[in-house]
Amino acid sequence: MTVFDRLFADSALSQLQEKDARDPLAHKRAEFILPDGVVYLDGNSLGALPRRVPARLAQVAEQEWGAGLIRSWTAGAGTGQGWMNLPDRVAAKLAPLVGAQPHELSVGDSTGVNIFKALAAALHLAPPERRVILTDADNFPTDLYVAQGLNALLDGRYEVRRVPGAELEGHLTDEVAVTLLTEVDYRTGRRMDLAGFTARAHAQGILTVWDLAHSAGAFPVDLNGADVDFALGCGYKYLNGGPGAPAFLFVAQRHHAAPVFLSGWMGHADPFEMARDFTPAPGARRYVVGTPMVLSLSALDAALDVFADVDMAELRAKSLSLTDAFIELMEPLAAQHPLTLVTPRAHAERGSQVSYQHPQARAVMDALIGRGILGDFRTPDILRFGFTPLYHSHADVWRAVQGIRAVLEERGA
Ligand SMILES: Cc1ncc(COP(=O)(O)O)c(C=O)c1O
Ligand SMILES: Nc1c(O)cccc1C(=O)C[C@H](N)C(=O)O
Repeated sequence: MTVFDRLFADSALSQLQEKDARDPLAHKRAEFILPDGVVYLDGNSLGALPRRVPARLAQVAEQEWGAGLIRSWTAGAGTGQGWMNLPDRVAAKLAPLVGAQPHELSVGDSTGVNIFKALAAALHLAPPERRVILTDADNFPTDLYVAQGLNALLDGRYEVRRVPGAELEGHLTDEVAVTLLTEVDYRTGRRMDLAGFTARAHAQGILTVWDLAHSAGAFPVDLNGADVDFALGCGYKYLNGGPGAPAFLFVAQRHHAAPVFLSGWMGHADPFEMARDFTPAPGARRYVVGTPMVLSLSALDAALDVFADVDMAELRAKSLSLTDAFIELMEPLAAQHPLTLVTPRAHAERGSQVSYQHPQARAVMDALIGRGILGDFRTPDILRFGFTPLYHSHADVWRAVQGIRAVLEERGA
């Protein structure tokens, strides 16, 4: 680095530190346990550990499980605080983050399983003459696989039509039964216009299923404001619920009468009646299939408390400030190295990640991880950096870019 470069870098750092000094969310960093010497840019794959989670897990294991044993299923039931109600309690905490009413959310199972539940219900509600499930050719694999598997179960009645993102609008025709789309692309970080697209789909009589894996907890989501039909998302990314955390499913109230195709006893109105026929519980609770995953639901429940005092508009503003700063600091590197920004610069089209194409992306990311800059490589050539406004500072952005610069220069990449 030349003397001029050094002076420039120092002034860039002090400007970023000034932003940190004015950051209304700066105090949230102390609510997470993060290792020293690491810049963690992978909260879009696995959120960091909230400080309050280990104590909650210990309490659930030692007291509720160890001492309470089977009694813990019903202990506190009268006040809605038993294990049985845990999915509903988590739903209530999640509801304001995604613009849902608590009884429109069901929490449990993986994201993929919830895609199945939502897509099956949506296809049932769609007019039978419509035979297309419209999806993005670059959608996350599990979304595509579940659509293919469900269609096979339905004897191939549908065409799973995969089209490039830019062409989706042109495919909103009266052939389409349901759209299955991810709001923020996991590779590029491109954010779709969820409300506008939903309105245009509805205008053509099409039902919408949205995957919010890279949206929930990353910025404010307003499912009811956008009149969405069904949605689902991960608990372990920006919601910080821990590895394999339960996912969530949103079913708009107007669709609650639809049949449930993955119906289990925990979605029954009275599970211990042990009835022979399925009578659904009120609201989206009917989509809970089996025994609540108490340990992982408890971790997610505690993790969601981190959001209790967070203004989601402030969270979004900080996310954009972090990603703007990153893109700006990366500009000189992109001019000298074969880095191509694939994340949109327009705020409305950006999630909370920034991605670049690089011909040696896998090796570059391995080297970055070796230096404690933890991002992701995604096939075929993507370097992906996720920003989490709850625990990142603008100084972290600066440290990350210094690490990227060092790796690219060392490797001549
Ligand atoms: C868009 C999207 N959908 C779904 C998933 C994952 O689904 P599951 O939780 O079932 O593994 C991911 C990431 O793993 C994802 O990025
Ligand atoms: N779900 C994951 C897992 O079980 C292991 C490793 C990574 C993940 C991920 O979440 C990947 C992620 N959805 C992505 O956007 O690439």
